Amino acid sequence: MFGFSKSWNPRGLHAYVTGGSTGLGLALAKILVLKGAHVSIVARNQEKLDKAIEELELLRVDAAQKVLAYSFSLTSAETSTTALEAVCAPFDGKAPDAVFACAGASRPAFFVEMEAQHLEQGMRDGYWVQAWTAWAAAKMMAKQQKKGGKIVLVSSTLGYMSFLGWASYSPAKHALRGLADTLQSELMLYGISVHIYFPPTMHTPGYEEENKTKPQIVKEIEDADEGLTAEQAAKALYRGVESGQAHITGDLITSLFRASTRGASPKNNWILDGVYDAIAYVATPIWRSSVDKKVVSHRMEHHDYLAKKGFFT
Ligand SMILES: NC(=O)C1=CN([C@@H]2O[C@H](COP(=O)(O)OP(=O)(O)OC[C@H]3O[C@@H](n4cnc5c(N)ncnc54)[C@H](OP(=O)(O)O)[C@@H]3O)[C@@H](O)[C@H]2O)C=CC1
Ligand SMILES: CCCCCCCCCCCCCCCC(=O)[C@@H](N)CO
Repeated sequence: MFGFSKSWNPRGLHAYVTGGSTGLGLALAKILVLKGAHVSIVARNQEKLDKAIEELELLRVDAAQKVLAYSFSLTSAETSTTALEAVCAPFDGKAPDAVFACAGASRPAFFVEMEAQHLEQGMRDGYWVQAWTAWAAAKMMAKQQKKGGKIVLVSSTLGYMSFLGWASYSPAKHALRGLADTLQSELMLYGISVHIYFPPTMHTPGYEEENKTKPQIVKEIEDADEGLTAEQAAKALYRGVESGQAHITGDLITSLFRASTRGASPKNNWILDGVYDAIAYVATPIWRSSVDKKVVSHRMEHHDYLAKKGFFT
């Protein structure tokens, strides 16, 4: 916790990874299996879970390691609690040592074209899908008086900043930061450490999916962000947890936004975070005005697009 304590080692521990069947969650589950942890993954689609287990089984380092998958949708308090209990059953009902809430989905679009249900789904698939797991896990760990538990949430660069197209998603990812900062403080009462990861673009199945509804202008703005593979992103997440960082970033752009929006969130490095903050002080206004110009010059094209789609009639 103070930076000089021994780094976290998951060997022999039980790690629960939500969204562990594809993308970031699967890449993280692979790292954890390779490190000798017992790993449980939860997602909805059984076929994808089966395929993930096949891949994870190949990486086991110990015959006694448990590598298990369960199908649940984690968008309600009830299902998230039931999922957690199912995951703990092979461990005599004992709470996991670490919970990684990676599950999530996004559906970028223009705000005025979104239906009410899209905005509600945004909070469900961005915020609640992780918040309920954190809630169920915190309760279980506190009740069992478990020491040294970890809860890790997954936000996004869009949990620190935002731009057009992300109205149903960015608020949910900002909300996760509020939850993580609250729990980072409150769960100290129970010796539980809380971490939150802010990945940039990751080239995952989820990214392929969101690009189906993503407006072209949003894609163009995101071109400035090269993105990470799921493996690179998972490694950064793992390293951040290993070294006890409250806010974890694994790329320069997000580190700049982290340092410049930190508020009272714990710093990672007193010197480097100050340097990032100073760079961001100059760089963010430049980026901001270039994006504003791009959006304003898109007005006519956007008007024609809406007209063609019958928006005004
Ligand atoms: N890819 C990107 O560019 C970025 C992604 N993120 C965030 O990172 C996390 C991982 O993203 P990524 O790896 O790209 O996503 P993927 O779509 O590749 O994987 C998402 C995982 O979550 C599961 N999942 C989704 N919804 C639910 C649900 N309701 N209940 C249970 N499981 C669910 C999926 O399985 P199934 O569908 O079968 O349930 C899958 O295992 C997400 O929280 C995402 O918002 C953050 C920044 C950038
Ligand atoms: C400081 C000045 C530098 C400015 C450069 C900024 C470049 C834009 C960064 C866009 C990042 C968007 C990530 C979206 C990730 C995400 O959450 C979605 N893919 C949903 O899954």
